[in-house]
Amino acid sequence: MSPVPTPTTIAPTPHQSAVSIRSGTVEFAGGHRAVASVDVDVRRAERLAIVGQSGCGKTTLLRVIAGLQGLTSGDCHRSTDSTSFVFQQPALLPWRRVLDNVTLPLELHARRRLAHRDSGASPSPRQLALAALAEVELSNAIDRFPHQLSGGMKMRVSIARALVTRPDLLLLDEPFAALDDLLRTQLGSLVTQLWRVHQFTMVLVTHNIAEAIALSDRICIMHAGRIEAVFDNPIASVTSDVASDSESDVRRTAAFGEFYGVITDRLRAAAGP
Ligand SMILES: Nc1ncnc2c1ncn2[C@@H]1O[C@H](COP(=O)(O)OP(=O)(O)OP(=O)(O)O)[C@@H](O)[C@H]1O
Repeated sequence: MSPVPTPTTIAPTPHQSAVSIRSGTVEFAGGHRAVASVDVDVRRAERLAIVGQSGCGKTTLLRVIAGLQGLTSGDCHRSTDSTSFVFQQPALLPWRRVLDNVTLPLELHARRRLAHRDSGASPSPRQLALAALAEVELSNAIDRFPHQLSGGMKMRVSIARALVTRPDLLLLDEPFAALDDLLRTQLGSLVTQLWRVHQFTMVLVTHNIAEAIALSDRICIMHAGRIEAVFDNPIASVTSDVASDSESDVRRTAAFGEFYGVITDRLRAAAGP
């Protein structure tokens, strides 16, 4: 007799979405609805930015997308379980050198990797980590400990650690909020460069509208747990194709300013008088 099929956590998704949420609601103790009947699709290989006032539910929605937060009601389908997170705090292990911080997820996923890869020819965790660190331009710092790094370097390690497993889905929660403007722009350009190469699906939560415009294909505006509006980013093709040194020029263009106005007006309207 053949075995009875068991349900998996990964269901087929409509429209080839990486993540699809229908009527998604998250209610915390006391009845507070952090996410209220949300419908959203995150398309494969797109960059979706989520903006909105503090407390409107952005992080909770991101955690739902990641599979870290269950829904009280509604459905969430994810086409992959290969997900990495980048937080505002790089959260590096202080007793591990840079290289060993980046090999860590591979060590944790070793069993799964062994099950999926061909024997013999696959690169070692050290080789994968070295490649990831080269991509974030930290090849010369692999033997340092976290306390020997600047804030920007720590964030680069955090990005390398997130991407070393080659995730399908990269989730970023205010990743650069603690950094100065110049560093923030440089790291944003680095993420764009990595996205161009690896074509992961990306969801970015940020309070910074300019950053949302510079790093997204679509912008989702949240208010009080709801999605108020989703805008296609009219200058995504420009921002996704510029080197970091010319990004400040793009930010000064009329098209950038115009879209910035559209998003801020909509945020103001959502917040009310
Ligand atoms: N585990 C929890 N238990 C109870 N309430 C929570 C929990 N997590 C979040 N909340 C509440 O849900 C609401 C949405 O929180 P969330 O962190 O998603 O908002 P946010 O938009 O990301 O805010 P911020 O921009 O300040 O980070 C807030 O009112 C918050 O206090």
